[in-house]
Amino acid sequence: MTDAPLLEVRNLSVEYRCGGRPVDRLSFSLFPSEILCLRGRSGAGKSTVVNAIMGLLPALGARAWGQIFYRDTDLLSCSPRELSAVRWSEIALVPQSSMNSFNPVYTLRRTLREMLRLRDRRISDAACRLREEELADLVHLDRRLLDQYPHELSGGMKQRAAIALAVIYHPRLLILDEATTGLDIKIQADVLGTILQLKRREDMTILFISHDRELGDQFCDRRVELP
Ligand SMILES: Nc1ncnc2c1ncn2[C@@H]1O[C@H](COP(=O)(O)OP(=O)(O)OP(=O)(O)O)[C@@H](O)[C@H]1O
Repeated sequence: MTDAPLLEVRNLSVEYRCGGRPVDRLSFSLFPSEILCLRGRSGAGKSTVVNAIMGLLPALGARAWGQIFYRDTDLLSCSPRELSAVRWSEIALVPQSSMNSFNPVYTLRRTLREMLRLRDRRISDAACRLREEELADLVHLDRRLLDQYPHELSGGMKQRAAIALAVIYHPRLLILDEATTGLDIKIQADVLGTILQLKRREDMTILFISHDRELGDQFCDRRVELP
């Protein structure tokens, strides 16, 4: 591969306030258009690495050393303003538990619309509607489900909705943290198929976090193992 990495983690170590150091001098690179699996047993530090990339460690009371380059920006040393320019616009996350992505008293459409208005306060209702429906189509979610509440959606539908929310601003890098864990095999395969189509269509790079070796091998181009 001749391209420069899109994401490069160099000697990353993370320590929580209570003293645990789940990540110790981790290095890996992720190249444009690649699907890289970050694999490890439960508690190996996978979500900690995700939180470091997303700039969420300070809020969790954790400290990090090393560097995480997204293109030329070191995410560990950039300002909150620089970080917010990258987070969600360039790097987006489908979190481990998709339930956390949604306000339980909002319909899916309202959640998407608030995100659209956060980016552009003057966006028209018609333009919002168009983008909401486009997002539903992108993740193969029936458009009628846009007007449902999270508790009315099945696990697979919720995962699709969480993916729609993550790609709302056309990120270059999508992080999927155990995004299909807990779904039955058939639904898992459907959701992974949708992710692959979406990746091609939007030309995204994927960091796929999983504890499942077989799934990682099937779905990803390369694998990095956490000790
Ligand atoms: N907010 C926190 N405060 C203190 N320790 C934490 C915190 N979050 C995680 N840890 C600890 O860091 C270690 C790694 O946790 P992490 O969630 O990153 O692992 P993981 O590989 O994602 O696990 P899983 O697959 O079970 O989600 C664990 O020992 C965990 O207890």
